[in-house]
Amino acid sequence: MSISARNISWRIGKKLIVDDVSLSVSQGQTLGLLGPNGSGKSSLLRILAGLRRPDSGSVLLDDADIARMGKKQVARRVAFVEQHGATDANIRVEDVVKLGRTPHHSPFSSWTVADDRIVTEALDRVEMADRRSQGWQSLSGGERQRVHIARALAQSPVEILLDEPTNHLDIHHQIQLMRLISTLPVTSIVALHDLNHAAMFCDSLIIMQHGRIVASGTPDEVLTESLLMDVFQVEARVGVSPFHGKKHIHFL
Ligand SMILES: Nc1ncnc2c1ncn2[C@@H]1O[C@H](COP(=O)(O)OP(=O)(O)OP(=O)(O)O)[C@@H](O)[C@H]1O
Repeated sequence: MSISARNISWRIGKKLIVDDVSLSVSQGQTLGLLGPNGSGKSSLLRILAGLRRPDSGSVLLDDADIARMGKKQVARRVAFVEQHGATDANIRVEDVVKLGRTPHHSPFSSWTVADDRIVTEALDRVEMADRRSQGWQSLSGGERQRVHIARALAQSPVEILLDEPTNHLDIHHQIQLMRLISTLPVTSIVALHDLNHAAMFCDSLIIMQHGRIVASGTPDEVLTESLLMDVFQVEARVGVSPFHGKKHIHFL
């Protein structure tokens, strides 16, 4: 397995935020993390990224426990695009993306042609190459989000974790990004609210509720009318799209 979690629990005070979560994702697969607001998706992603220590359980990258790895060692293979990622002011787009190369450099190594190529490729992938010299402050919300994703791609990660990455994006860039995530040869875990995007672009899904996993499997197995009512309290009809052959949810 590329990344796995074994019996992760994390609490704040007496409140259990992540409750005995186990998961595993194979190399190159895309796992969608779904669940109502406050169900623990972001908290779990921060633990999987090594930014937060769980109270119990472990996160493994291949067979190595993330708790025993150095920050830089983790950053060389795990990229994390947070929901409200911050970036310093007065910096150009390409400088933001260049920051993604930091874990691959030592204080004595110099910037290479290969680094340049990786940065340009990352900007290309999110359709921001023509904005590389623009100031960060002048970007729109969706453009900033795409630049943060380019920075994560420039990290050349083995695993990429994304917390609601399509927030702020127009529909063209939502679809383009989800397609990119699902086709990259990188293991992806993505927290999402759009159930139809989850059905179209994820290989497998985990549904969280009150910090626990209440369903997991392929989108076909998981996205049922009864689950949508039980977990999200919405009435829906679930069919198969005649256009792309994946499940499609109609909300009533
Ligand atoms: N540092 C914290 N202090 C107190 N409560 C916290 C903290 N971090 C998370 N929580 C609580 O833990 C629960 C899970 O939050 P989390 O952000 O993980 O949910 P989520 O599933 O990502 O939600 P959303 O879909 O709204 O982004 C929420 O009730 C939240 O208020």
